[in-house]
Amino acid sequence: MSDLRELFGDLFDDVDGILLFSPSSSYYERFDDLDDDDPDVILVGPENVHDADAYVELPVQFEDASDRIEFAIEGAVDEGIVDEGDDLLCALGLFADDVDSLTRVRANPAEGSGIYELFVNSRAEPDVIRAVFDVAIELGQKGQKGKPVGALFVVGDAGKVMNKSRPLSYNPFEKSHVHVGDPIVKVMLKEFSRLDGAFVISDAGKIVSAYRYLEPAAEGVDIPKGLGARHMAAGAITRDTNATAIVLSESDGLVRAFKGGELVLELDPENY
Ligand SMILES: Nc1ncnc2c1ncn2[C@@H]1O[C@H](COP(=O)(O)OP(=O)(O)OP(=O)(O)O)[C@@H](O)[C@H]1O
Ligand SMILES: [Mn+2]
Repeated sequence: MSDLRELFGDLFDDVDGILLFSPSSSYYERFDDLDDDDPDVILVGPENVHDADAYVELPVQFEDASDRIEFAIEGAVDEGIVDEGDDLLCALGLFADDVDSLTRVRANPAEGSGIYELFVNSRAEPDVIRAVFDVAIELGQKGQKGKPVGALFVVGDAGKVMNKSRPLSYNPFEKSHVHVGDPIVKVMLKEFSRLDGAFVISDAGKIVSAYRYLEPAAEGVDIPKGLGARHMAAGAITRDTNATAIVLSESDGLVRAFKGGELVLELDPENY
């Protein structure tokens, strides 16, 4: 019988780093004895439970393994833990809770989506960002009764966002306690997105208002040319406050996210 190490050994050749995704303690301890000239071990997970020196936070349990890996690599490059072009061995649990799979990936941040930046450095909770993102993508895929629809969601730092905006119409969420994670919310947000203005959502995911006209100071906001007032307002409000803005464009159908006055993510809902 062939030696499996020989058959699969090239997976390990010249690896620069090992990403361990949420390993159990016993699995993690196996790596204690690596030498200095062995590749670095980088822990990836919701918390640094093993006090690893090299650690990347995974704020959402991405179902899709490739999403999980891309997120971690983007984070590792962002944090300066791995370099562009490094060959990485990723060990993760695909079917079991503990590690059951290995995959070799080259760190290629040029293809990075900006998703790490969006989740980890946002004020709002990652699950809240994720829920809003899902609504924007679904709205982009289906539109409103088949017609393309635009929408603007401002997430986090809601008090300040409310101070820098004014109502265009009655607020259907006044005195309500609707959370972005609630099952009914997708239907409600889609319905209300037919009308003008922005949705304002708190750090914890409470929908504070619909129909807000944003009035941030726009100077110093550098958004790509060709985008109109909705995107300008989205960019500007994230420079004036600590909010994250997620925008679905009615004209080109793309979903974009802004933070700190800058475009951090752009994706096509059809590819999602
Ligand atoms: N300051 C603002 N606050 C809230 N909503 C706004 C603001 N400015 C524009 N909008 C909303 O954006 C809609 C589209 O405006 P506009 O076409 O200028 O934006 P855009 O960036 O080109 O977006 P789209 O790509 O969806 O067309 C407006 O009808 C309005 O509902
Ligand atoms: Mn437009």
